[in-house]
Amino acid sequence: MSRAIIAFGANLGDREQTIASAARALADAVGVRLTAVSPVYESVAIKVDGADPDAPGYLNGVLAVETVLEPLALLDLLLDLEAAHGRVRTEHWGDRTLDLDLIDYDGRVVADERLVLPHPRAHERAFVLQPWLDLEPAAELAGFGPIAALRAKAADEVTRR
Ligand SMILES: Nc1ncnc2c1ncn2[C@@H]1O[C@H](COP(=O)(O)OP(=O)(O)OP(=O)(O)O)[C@@H](O)[C@H]1O
Ligand SMILES: Nc1nc2c(c(=O)[nH]1)N=C(CO)CN2
Repeated sequence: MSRAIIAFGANLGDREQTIASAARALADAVGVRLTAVSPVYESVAIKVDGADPDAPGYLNGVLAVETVLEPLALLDLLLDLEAAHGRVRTEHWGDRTLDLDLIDYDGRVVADERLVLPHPRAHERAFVLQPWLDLEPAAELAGFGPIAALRAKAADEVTRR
């Protein structure tokens, strides 16, 4: 059994309902046990050019799971759940009904063309690090060190709901 951290983000549609539905679907998936759900944070949308206060705001948080799925199978499940919740890919870092990112999988380092672990931008995102810190204060991000130190350096702002 492995343990994984999955980040969720939503800034279109009924964000709470989408997140609740995705968490339920993940909990119901074969080979996955949902072990923890973080507090949810409001955050300003980060676009390619920086924070965009005019874009719809995000709800962000993380889910902890235990799973027998290998990382690529877990990624496929997350992509299926995004699609099932109306995710449409257009603009890079564009607005979305649901984003599910695999942040950490047993501290593994992976550089597959479909999957990079740990998630390549997790180390600088307060909207990922803060909710993860709430669940696992002593966690480390493979290759980057304690998430508490990373959180302290992250520049984006998050507000607990
Ligand atoms: N750790 C990971 N978690 C999720 N997707 C990943 C990961 N590593 C690589 N990918 C790949 O990234 C692709 C594009 O992801 P996506 O469109 O969700 O990016 P994004 O959410 O817009 O940006 P970001 O990756 O910065 O959060 C996915 O199809 C997947 O194959
Ligand atoms: N606040 C916020 N901004 C983002 C987010 C996100 O989850 N929250 N996700 C992005 C691409 O995954 C790009 N920008």
